[in-house]
This record gives sequence, C-alpha cells and structure tokens, in this order.
Amino acid sequence: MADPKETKEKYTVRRFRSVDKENPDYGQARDWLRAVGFGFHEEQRSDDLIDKILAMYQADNRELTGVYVNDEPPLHALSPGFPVATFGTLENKLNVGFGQELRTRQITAVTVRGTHRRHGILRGMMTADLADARDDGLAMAALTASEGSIYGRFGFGVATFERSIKVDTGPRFRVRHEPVGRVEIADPKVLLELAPGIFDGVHRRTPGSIVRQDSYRHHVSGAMTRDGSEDKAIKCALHYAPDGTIDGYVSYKFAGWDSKPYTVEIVDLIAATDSGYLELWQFLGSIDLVDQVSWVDAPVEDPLAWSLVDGRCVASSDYRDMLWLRVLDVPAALSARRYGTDGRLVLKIRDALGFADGTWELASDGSVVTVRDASGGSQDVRPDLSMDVTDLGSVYLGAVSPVTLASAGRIREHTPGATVTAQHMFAVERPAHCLTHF
Ligand SMILES: CC(=O)SCCNC(=O)CCNC(=O)[C@H](O)C(C)(C)COP(=O)(O)OP(=O)(O)OC[C@H]1O[C@@H](n2cnc3c(N)ncnc32)[C@H](O)[C@@H]1OP(=O)(O)O
Repeated sequence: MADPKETKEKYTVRRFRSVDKENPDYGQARDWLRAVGFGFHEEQRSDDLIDKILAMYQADNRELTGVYVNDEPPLHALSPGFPVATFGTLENKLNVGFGQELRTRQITAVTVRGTHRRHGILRGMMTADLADARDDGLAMAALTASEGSIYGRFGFGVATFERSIKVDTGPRFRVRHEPVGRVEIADPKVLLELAPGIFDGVHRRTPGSIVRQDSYRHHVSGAMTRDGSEDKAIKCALHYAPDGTIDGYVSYKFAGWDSKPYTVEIVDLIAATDSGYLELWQFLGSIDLVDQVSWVDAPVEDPLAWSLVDGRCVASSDYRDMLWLRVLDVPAALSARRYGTDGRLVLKIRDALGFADGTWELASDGSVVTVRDASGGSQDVRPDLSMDVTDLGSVYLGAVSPVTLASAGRIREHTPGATVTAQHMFAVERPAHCLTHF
C-alpha cells in the first residue's frame, strides 16, 4: 500500500470527489460515507442525510479516498464496493499570525475497518497523501486526532488546545465592560447566510484559525443536526457593532428543565472584536431562569475570566489538544509567517518521512523573512536548535513553548538562549486558537 493510485495484490485504492444522485459515481461516494459512519460507530445514515452530506462535501471540494478489497468477500459479508478504509482531504487557509495565511491540506475521516487494521493501510494512505500535498505545492497539513498516539509518527505535532467551561451566571456574574454595540435576538436560520461572513472576520484576527467547512452554517443555524433533522431547540443572538455591522453571534440551546442547574449550552460563539465577545457574554449572563452557561469547545486563553469581577465563575475542565500541524515544506512554511521579534536561528529538523529533513536558517528582519537551506555546502553551519518535525509543528503557531519542549527533552539547544529566542520569534499577536473542528 505505498501509493493510493497503485493497485496491489490485496487492495485497490480509488480517489474521487463527492457527486450528486444523478451522477453514475454516486454509489461510490454514498458507500464511502457509510464506511466513515461505520468507522466512527455512528448509526446508519438515511439516504436523505447522505445526500445532504455529499452536497456539503461538494461545496467543500473534498477529495475522498477509499481502499477496496480485490478478493470477492465470502457470502453475506459486505460487498467489495464498500471500502475497508477511508481518508478525506480538503484544502483551506490557516491563519499563521500577523495577518498571514497559509494554504493547508486538512485530513479527516480516517478509518480502517477492524478486520483490516494494522496491515499498514493508514500508513499507506497517509504517506501517499502527504507526498501528493507536497507535490501540489502545499507546505502544511493539519488534522484533529481521535487518539494522541497515532499521528506523531507521521510528523504531526500538537499546535493548539481547547477546553470545556461551565460559567456560573448567577448573581456573582458581572462583566466589567461598558457596551459599545448591541445584542439582538434573531431567527437562527439567518446564520445560514450570515455565519460564513462573520466567521471570516474572526478568522482574520485569530492565529490558528482554519476557514470553516460548509457544514458549520447548517449546524450552528439549527438547519441540520448530525442526524440530518432540523434542530428546533437552537436560538441565536447577533452582535451589532456601533456602525450596525454584524460582527459576532452566539447560537445556543437550553438544556431542559430536567437538567439542574438550569443550563444554556453554547453551540457556537464567535466575535470579530473584543467588545463584541464580552457583550455576547453579557447577553448570555442575562438570560432569565438560567443558572449556568456551558461551552464544550472554549478557548484556553479566554478574556472572559479576566473581565469578570469574580473570575472563579468560570470552571474549566477537559483541557485537550485540538489542531495538529505537519510541516511539509520548511522554507515555504517558515517564510509564510511574520515573527514576534527579529532574530536568526539555525534549525536542524529530523523528519522520518523526509519532507522537512535538513538544516535551515531562519532570519527575520523587520517584515523581511528569509529561509535558506543551511545543510551541506562549503559552510559548516552549526544548528542553534535541533528538533523533530513534530516539534516544529507544535511551536509554529506560538501556542507551545520551545523552552517547554526543551525541558521535555524533545528540542535540543546547542546555542545557549536559542530556545528563548525561538519562543520570542514564534510568538503571535493573539493567542492561537482553532475554532474549526473537521
Ligand atoms: C484525522 C482523523 O480522522 S482521526 C480518526 C482516526 N480514526 C479512528 O480513530 C477510527 C478507528 N481507528 C481506525 O480506523 C484505525 O485503527 C486507524 C485508522 C487509527 C489505524 O489504521 P491501521 O490501518 O490499522 O494503521 P496502520 O496499520 O497503517 O498503522 C500505522 C502505524 O500506526 C500505529 N497505530 C495505528 N493505530 C494506532 C493507534 N490507535 N494507537 C497507536 N498506534 C497506532 C501502528 O502500530 C503503526 O505503527 P508503525 O507503522 O510505526 O509500526
């Protein structure tokens, strides 16, 4: 299974796009989606839901990879048209700080049927796809991981984090902020149209943000739940800037009268300004008959607690890794960034898959960034730091400190002070946070 385009003795690999019902390849896309559902232990999806998901996949321009057995399966077993492994990709822009963006390969929907696991199918799909992404001129790949032990071996490092919070919105809840805009309730369906534009403003100011896939506007507006039905419990409030522009929203649900303390659950909360964010929280804290607001996908660095008279209103749990990054092209990835401070570093990068392997000189001088291959040649360039490509992915957005990775024995410092220099250089203007699950 070295290359998905190859047909080997046991498996055939096919790559295709999502299509609609009229297309002769519809069955292939439908069965691929069913296999993904099977891999993630989901209930069988109805035909109607499959069509809706395939339509969203078309909007995302996703590429779908399926691995198929060549042998005829025994009687009653799943037909050979049903893939034993799936792998989905799409391409979107990643905000890499200071207003810069980088085209990034997103990898998702990775499943291998239990009866075919540990035969190297994932390794084959992943190594071939990363090579394809690199051939397509992409310098970065990204994913979110179901388990922490799978993707390091392919060069992915944890780059952003998230957590869950429960906020006591009783009498203690007071946000120290004088509103400048206003919050109004809206029919949640308006988010079908408004959400992508509002997200765009948030994305532009948030390092670590990746442009959202089409499904987001359907979910946050309540137009479609995971089982395809309409979510009639969803409510929505919009934030208006002083000039009337809509620059933020919260979509939320009441958890029900049986769940105590009475709770509002945030489905999505985004704001393109600091004041908009705090004003949406002021709105959430003002909802009558509610004692608590919960948010499963909250940012780790959150101004909310600091704006409260009593920061202990925020109880946080389930701190976890979120976005994993994989550098495919060191000069392109490093020169796509602007740096927190001027400086020069020579980085020796190990990469078991070869893409990033080498010694690289990074220099930032004002807005001019240069990255050059410092390995080989007549000049013997001593590295300041050496690290695995996973660690480069981790420090890339400034959310993981090179000093911490050196303490963990992951990064080696050859020039005293180089880890601190790296920490300052890789810093970004706002805490990195990825608001997109994919
Ligand atoms: C980006 C995403 O979509 S995240 C979702 C990932 N998918 C899931 O969690 C669904 C359930 N799990 C699965 O479908 C499969 O078990 C997969 C996809 C995780 C692994 O597929 P396989 O084909 O069995 O993996 P493969 O045989 O290629 O193994 C490749 C390497 O990863 C290792 N590996 C595979 N799965 C795991 C795991 N869950 N934990 C630790 N190591 C693992 C293997 O030991 C092997 O190591 P090596 O090559 O360094 O010796």
